[in-house]
Amino acid sequence: MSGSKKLAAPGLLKVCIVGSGNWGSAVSKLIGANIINAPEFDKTVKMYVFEEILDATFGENSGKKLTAVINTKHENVKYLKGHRLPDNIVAEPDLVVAAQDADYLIFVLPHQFIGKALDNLTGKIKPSAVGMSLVKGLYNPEKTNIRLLSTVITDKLKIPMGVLMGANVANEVADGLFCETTIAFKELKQGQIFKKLMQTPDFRITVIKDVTNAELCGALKNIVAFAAGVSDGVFGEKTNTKAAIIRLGLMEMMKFAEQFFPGGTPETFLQSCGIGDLVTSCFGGRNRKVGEAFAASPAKTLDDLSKEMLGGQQLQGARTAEEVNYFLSHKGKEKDFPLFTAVHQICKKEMAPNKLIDAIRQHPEHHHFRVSVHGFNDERSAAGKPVFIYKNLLQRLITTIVTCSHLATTLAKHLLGWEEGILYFGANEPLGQGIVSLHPDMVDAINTYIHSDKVKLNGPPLISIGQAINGTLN
Ligand SMILES: NC(=O)c1ccc[n+]([C@@H]2O[C@H](COP(=O)([O-])OP(=O)(O)OC[C@H]3O[C@@H](n4cnc5c(N)ncnc54)[C@H](O)[C@@H]3O)[C@@H](O)[C@H]2O)c1
Ligand SMILES: O=P(O)(O)OC[C@H](O)CO
Repeated sequence: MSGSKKLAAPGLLKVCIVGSGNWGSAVSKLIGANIINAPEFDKTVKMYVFEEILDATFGENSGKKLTAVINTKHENVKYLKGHRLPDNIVAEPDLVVAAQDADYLIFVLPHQFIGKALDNLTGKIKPSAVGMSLVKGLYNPEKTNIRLLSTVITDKLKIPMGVLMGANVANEVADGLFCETTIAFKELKQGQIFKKLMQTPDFRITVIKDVTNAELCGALKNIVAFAAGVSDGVFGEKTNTKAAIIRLGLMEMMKFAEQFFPGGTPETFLQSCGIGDLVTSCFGGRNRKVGEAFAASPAKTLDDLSKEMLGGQQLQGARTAEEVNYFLSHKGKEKDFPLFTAVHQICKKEMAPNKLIDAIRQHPEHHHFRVSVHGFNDERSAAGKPVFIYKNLLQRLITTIVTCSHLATTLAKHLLGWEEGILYFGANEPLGQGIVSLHPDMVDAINTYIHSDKVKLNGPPLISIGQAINGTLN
């Protein structure tokens, strides 16, 4: 097919893939094949390719443009070698030409290139377009704030956005190995359309609404995967330490989401985009691989190793650790996230890799219980108005986020002496649920209190407080 010269069928929905690296190319295999059987879609899928001339290492293709090779040989010889891309995937080096008539835009560039791509696309795409981001990263050019890329894309291009995040090492997906993934879209119907474009018997997609936590999972796990690689580099094949790093990393991911992006659902961390992606990345990803090499080769820089090991692919974890660190240091919160902070310091060579464990030995997670409060049936939670309590109490309580009203309010008043610091925020889930981080001293008192006859609830809540309580109160 002679690529962009082919005329598109009128009236059919068009898809554009913005990006053609390792993941964009793997995803183009799924979309190119599925779209053939989707009658409402144009069969030609344009894929924006950042143009490059292939060097001498590419043998018979050396000196050729990457787009020309993709459009004639149907292989991305640089970023997904050995896989035939469907004939209906058409490489296009001009971003605006690729995207301007698309109804569905799939963003899959390394996150550092998104800002420039958006500048080029602003005002040039269909106003009715819908987008989905597969980009795992955050946006922090100002260094003081941090934003979700999907939000930035919506703000700049004025289109609704969802995300696809999951345990998806691109080469394994391209090989057709079974895996799961998560699409998150506030409008579930939109998520279902992208699911139709991408799901196969071996690429199983769950559609959820919680874009915020899904996207945070995808971005933050890259920091944890780098730390897992450092553990491999320092301790070799041993797994207990790595398991601790993964668990503490997960806890920091959840805490980061709760504190700075409230409103997501904790269950999202149990989806493929959460624990699934964390596991595959900490064992099989590029961040892990480079983290291991970095720990084992102190003389080399991250740039040296990325160039040597990734063949032009881009490392995301170190950059995300830096972006998150700018934000945490601006907020004075680095100490609350010792693993994220240590990864940044290691990447900057401000900390030796073998000091990683010293940085997390006294992790806040070892001093505080997490409390989940589910399903309170009182007037405010039933009305879909969770309560948000956020207060530092007597220097004992680290952070409290309870998206549940009755018990939270009562506990705050009777046990903790709070009369203030209770804020309300908008409708979230029909029943409140959330996580509280408590000092262990508090747990016994709370346990006693909620089992006493002082607690009068007008519904059957399920309460679990760390290891102290796990049962149903009536
Ligand atoms: N590779 C994976 O296994 C995988 C899986 C899931 C998600 N992701 C995420 O998908 C996103 C894209 O990753 P990837 O693996 O496809 O990319 P990659 O690491 O293969 O990066 C290379 C891509 O960057 C492009 N590029 C280089 N310089 C550029 C520039 N100046 N402007 C625009 N593009 C430029 C290259 O042309 C190439 O397409 C990342 O956020 C990544 O975390 C990757
Ligand atoms: O190779 P990584 O470390 O960029 O991770 C790839 C994917 O995100 C795994 O899901």
